[in-house]
Amino acid sequence: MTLINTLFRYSHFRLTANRVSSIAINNLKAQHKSYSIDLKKDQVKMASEKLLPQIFKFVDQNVDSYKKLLKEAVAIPSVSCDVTYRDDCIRMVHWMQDKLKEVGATSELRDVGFQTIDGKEVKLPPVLVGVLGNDSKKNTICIYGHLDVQPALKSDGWETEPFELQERNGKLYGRGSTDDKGPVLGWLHAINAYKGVGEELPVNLKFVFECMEESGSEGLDALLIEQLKPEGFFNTVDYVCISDNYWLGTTKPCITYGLRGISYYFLEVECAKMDLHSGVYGGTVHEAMSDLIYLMDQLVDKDGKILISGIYDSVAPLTENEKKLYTTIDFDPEAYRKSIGADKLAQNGVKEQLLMHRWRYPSLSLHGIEGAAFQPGAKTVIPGKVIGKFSIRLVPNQEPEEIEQLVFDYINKKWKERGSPNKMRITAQSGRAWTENPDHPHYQAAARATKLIYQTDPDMSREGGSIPVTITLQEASGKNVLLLPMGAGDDMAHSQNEKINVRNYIEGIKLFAAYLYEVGKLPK
Ligand SMILES: NCC(=O)N[C@@H](Cc1c[nH]cn1)C(=O)O
Ligand SMILES: [Zn+2]
Ligand SMILES: [Zn+2]
Repeated sequence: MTLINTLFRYSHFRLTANRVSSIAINNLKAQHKSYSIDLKKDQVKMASEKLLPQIFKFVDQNVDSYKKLLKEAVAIPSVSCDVTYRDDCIRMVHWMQDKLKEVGATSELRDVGFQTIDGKEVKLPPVLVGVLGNDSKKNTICIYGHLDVQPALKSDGWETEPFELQERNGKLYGRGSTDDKGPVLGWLHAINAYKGVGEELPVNLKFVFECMEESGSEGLDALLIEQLKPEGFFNTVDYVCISDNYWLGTTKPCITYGLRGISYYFLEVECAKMDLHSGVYGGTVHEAMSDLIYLMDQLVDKDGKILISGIYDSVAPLTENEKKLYTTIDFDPEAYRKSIGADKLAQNGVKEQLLMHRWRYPSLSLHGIEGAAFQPGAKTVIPGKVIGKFSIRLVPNQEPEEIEQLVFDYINKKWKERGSPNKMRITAQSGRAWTENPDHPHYQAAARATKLIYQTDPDMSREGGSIPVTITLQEASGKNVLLLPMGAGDDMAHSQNEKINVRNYIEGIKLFAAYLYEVGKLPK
């Protein structure tokens, strides 16, 4: 058996040409003109109390153009996990570069090398890095976002075409609407709104937009580690902000200070060099699918307890202080249960336990089987080779290398017990969990901005999902990293009928503008 431990680290990249940028987003030009006509060069800075209301008004006046731009972005099927969409991923990055240019940012495309798929080298989409403003008196925020999406087919159960943004009942449906094209465009619109009211940005911005996040951010770690060094592109960064997660529920805003990591496994079993007619060959071969189902059934019990020996050993112990945090979080298990259409939740539906099992304990999910006859109809083959896919969400103190070894050892042991003559192989890709200090002034600034928009204090939340690059940004920059979600907890990212509420999109743009303003006020 071959064990390939493919951690998210790739080192091939080179610099590409600098692209100089200009004016604002095309479809907002008309509004810009009407604002800029009245502006004088020596105009005094708009009083701060007046600035944000002006910006909010500008945002409300431009809702249609924000929807239009999101429709354009969603129409590019930038699915990163399927190489047949690789050109669309590259097109998506170029599209975004044009948009950055239109808001006045300078940007570059960075080559991050190749990805190996089935022994073949496939070019990775370039990473887009950009800069807007270079005033040494202002704080600099690094904004990260991703332009790739999960796969989606209408036949998966979507009500409308996934790559055609559709508005229904105040919701914008489409793949990537909330994860992560809506939030990424939100930053552009917030910047544009400052320009629209003729006001300077209160901060400098550095951007990093990638198109491989949903596939482990291949190539990005090496680039960021290099560029966060003293002589690197991101050397001036004071704060890092990412909008790529969701509120916990549907009404209360959140600011997020933790993510689980992920360890993703491909478990392959091969019994024949091709698929076989089950009537002709059934009873004469040791079937790969039976072996795979056997192995996959050894991983987790019906209550979600992971059966891999030693997997819980390194999980950070729960302190009394942490325990108390879960009691004050606004989370309604019954509404959550109903929103996903489940008959009964795990953890007996107890709020605190549910939150802990989403945020601070590992979970193991079985995702699917490649090579299985999953299409409708009574196909009667014995698949020759099947690849089972499962992942473990990692939590603080669980190191990917340690977890991968435990999984490999456990699968090997179970394979031996099975005594199958077939070929088995397991490979993994992993990224660590991340947590941040939510008492930092950066979080307080984001909380003030949130309260201004939503008239309520946000919950400080953690998130069960993973954004592999977050910990790299934190460790390589040494700066405070904050997650500022735009979408609601029922947006169904990765699922059928992904959406973003018009309200979240529009108020989110205002939130981003207010956040830039608040961080602009933090001492340099
Ligand atoms: N919005 C973040 C997100 O959805 N991240 C993915 C990352 C991923 C996918 N495959 C491997 N990593 C997630 O599933 O959490
Ligand atoms: Zn995302
Ligand atoms: Zn995602």
